[in-house]
Amino acid sequence: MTSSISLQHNQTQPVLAMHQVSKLYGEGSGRVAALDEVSVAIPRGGFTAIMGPSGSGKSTFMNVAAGLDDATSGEVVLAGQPLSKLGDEGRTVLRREQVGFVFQAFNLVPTLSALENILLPFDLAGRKVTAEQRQWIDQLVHTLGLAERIDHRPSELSGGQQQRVAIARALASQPAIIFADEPTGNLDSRSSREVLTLLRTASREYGQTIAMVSHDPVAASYADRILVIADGRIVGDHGPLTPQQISDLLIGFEIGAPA
Ligand SMILES: Nc1ncnc2c1ncn2[C@@H]1O[C@H](COP(=O)(O)OP(=O)(O)OP(=O)(O)O)[C@@H](O)[C@H]1O
Repeated sequence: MTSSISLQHNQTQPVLAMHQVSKLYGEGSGRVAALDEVSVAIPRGGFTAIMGPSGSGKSTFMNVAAGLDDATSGEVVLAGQPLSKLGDEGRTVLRREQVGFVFQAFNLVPTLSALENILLPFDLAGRKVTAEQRQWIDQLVHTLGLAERIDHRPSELSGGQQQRVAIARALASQPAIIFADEPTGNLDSRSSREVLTLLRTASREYGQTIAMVSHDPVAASYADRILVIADGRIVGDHGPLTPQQISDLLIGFEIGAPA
């Protein structure tokens, strides 16, 4: 894939910076630190996999990083904005404008066509699609192999096609970061490979920043950075690894097996 359209974001500061972020649930002896003083920076354009055993804090990490949930202490700076300084509405606007999401369950609107689903974020934000954006979306649709399915509803598409629509929707507005939560969890191995290749291409060729939560060493091997979370802490920060290397790395944390 090649793109004549470059992503327009501040090139120097990290897309996501977390400074000693903790998230506590419960009270007294039932208190759980789902995140425990996490500090990490995610630079522009990287494809980061976040791995860890069940209950280690991966979902909490994503929810707090995306401003869906409040940190108990510490600061999250997303696309240059400290989240603690924003109210609910400010965060909603920030997410709408700067964040894309891809979920395991695709989360497409069943009554809308593939194209309408891709354009939905623009409709929800009350934004008109510019000629340049339309060109970018057409390119995405073509590259993702969706051109002939663009008027189909999700129920008329395979799982892999639905996830490609969800990825096109996330990429369409060229957000500062895409959070992908087990994006291949519902896909067979061939569709998984296609989806992971698309995410890697989006990062390498479009400079799209992606943070992906996954249990799967094969999925994580497509990333160029692997963060390992255990008990709410980042216990590993690695460059690209093979699936075997990732499995070996995770044995001590009892992951790498199906969730
Ligand atoms: N709303 C909540 N109230 C209380 N405890 C919570 C809440 N959400 C998460 N936790 C606890 O925080 C810890 C981290 O949970 P989290 O869902 O982030 O883990 P995870 O790594 O995403 O797990 P999984 O892989 O099973 O989805 C767990 O001990 C969990 O029980």
